Amino acid sequence: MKRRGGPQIFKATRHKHHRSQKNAEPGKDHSVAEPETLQLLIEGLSEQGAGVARHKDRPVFIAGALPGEQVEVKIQGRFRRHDEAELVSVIEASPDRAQPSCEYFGRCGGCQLQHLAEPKQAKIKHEQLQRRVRAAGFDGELEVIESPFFAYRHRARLAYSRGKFGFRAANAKDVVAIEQCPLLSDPLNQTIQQLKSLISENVPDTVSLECLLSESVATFSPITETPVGVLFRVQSFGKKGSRPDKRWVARLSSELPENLCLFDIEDDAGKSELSEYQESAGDSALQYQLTENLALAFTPADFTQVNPLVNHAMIATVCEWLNPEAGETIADFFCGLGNFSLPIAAKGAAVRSFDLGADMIARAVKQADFYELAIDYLCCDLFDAKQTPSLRGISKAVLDPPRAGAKQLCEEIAQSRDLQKLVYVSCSPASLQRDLEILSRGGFKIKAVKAADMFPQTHHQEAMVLLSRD
Ligand SMILES: C[S@@+](CC[C@H](N)C(=O)[O-])C[C@H]1O[C@@H](n2cnc3c(N)ncnc32)[C@H](O)[C@@H]1O
Repeated sequence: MKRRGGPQIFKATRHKHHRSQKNAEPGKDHSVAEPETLQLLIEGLSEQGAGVARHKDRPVFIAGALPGEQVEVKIQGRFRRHDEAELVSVIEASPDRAQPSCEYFGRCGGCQLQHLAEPKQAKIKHEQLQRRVRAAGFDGELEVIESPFFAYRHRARLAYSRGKFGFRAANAKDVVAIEQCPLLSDPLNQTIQQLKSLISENVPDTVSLECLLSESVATFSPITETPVGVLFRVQSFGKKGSRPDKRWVARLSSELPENLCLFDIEDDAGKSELSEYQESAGDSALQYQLTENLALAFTPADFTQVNPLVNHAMIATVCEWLNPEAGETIADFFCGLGNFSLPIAAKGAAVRSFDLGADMIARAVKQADFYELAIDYLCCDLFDAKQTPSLRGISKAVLDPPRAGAKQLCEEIAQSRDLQKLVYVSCSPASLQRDLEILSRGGFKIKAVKAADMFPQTHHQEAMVLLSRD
């Protein structure tokens, strides 16, 4: 993977200003008619990776600005509790400002932190996590699971729109055409090169596609060729009558290079255009090695942990912290394909696992049967109080919810008598703090916290927290 080296420069990458989706009030125009130009001092970095300054006692978020910098900005959006501004220039740069390695940085929606020196990125994220867990009552030191800063991802979600193939821009509407991405493994970058010309030659530029790519993870096994799986979804954005045209679907599927495994071409309701082809691709063409003896069979549509190296350390941590033993029952909430369930069950405990994804649960059941492991998988909505499973007889649990967290489930766990030990795996510091506060009201104490550097160069965070009642 080529990276541009050279000395650091102190020039800001121009980040396009993107209006906050989260705090937007429906029907309200938050834009500023005549944007004011200001000079501001950046005081911190938000959990979304924007510089934070204060103006007239209101926080101002500025993408591309770094703590300690004096910057010129234009206020572009006014929200109830904050303003958002576009970075015009950096007047005095931070010594931590770095040359972004990727030419698409600032336009592509994937990375937010390439302009910040790598050790400092990790340090700031750890401090943000430390503040969250301290607010929830933990005053110990964080441990860290480290990751390489590049080439760490085994899967990617690309898009094709108006003839461009690449990643969604930060505004999520446009597509930024790319040649390669420094966060992806080499086989995924080679696949992008192969698909780029194939798609542009065969798919009309009036069609919008989502393209999911996944590479097998063969860390502990001697697989020499790592297959890459591809799944296309036609996106109609609510337009009627935009079913894929059989002619380009046939061309795309027949001309796909042999080293790639085509899982499907679907319409945006998930209906297959290639049912016979999907069968021949098979459910187990992709394998994600979890430990030396266990692997998941998966498809590009499944949730898998994007950074295998960090995931392997997380699995080891879950097993070490929960210390599963024969005779006990351990729950795996938000289990996906059984990333934690399989290694826990392999240690001898009975496992009860829960997830909303019916397809993933079906594949997880097959995999547990293949290894003859005692795992009960159940498909349920853990955000719905009526579907919360009984916690009776469960002494330990791991929960790994999506960004929204697990408020409903944590309220149930806080009231349960049997559950004594928990590992909470989180990808959102804000919902983690809220849920830890609920659990601490239920008598749980935080015993250890690990920051898992799962997503370098981006604002995303992953954390692991061990809680117990003793
Ligand atoms: C962060 S992933 C973790 C998956 C798994 N633990 C792993 O390590 O691969 C979150 C999982 O939560 C599941 N999920 C999302 N919303 C859910 C809900 N309301 N109820 C149950 N599961 C849900 C998703 O299907 C996904 O598998």
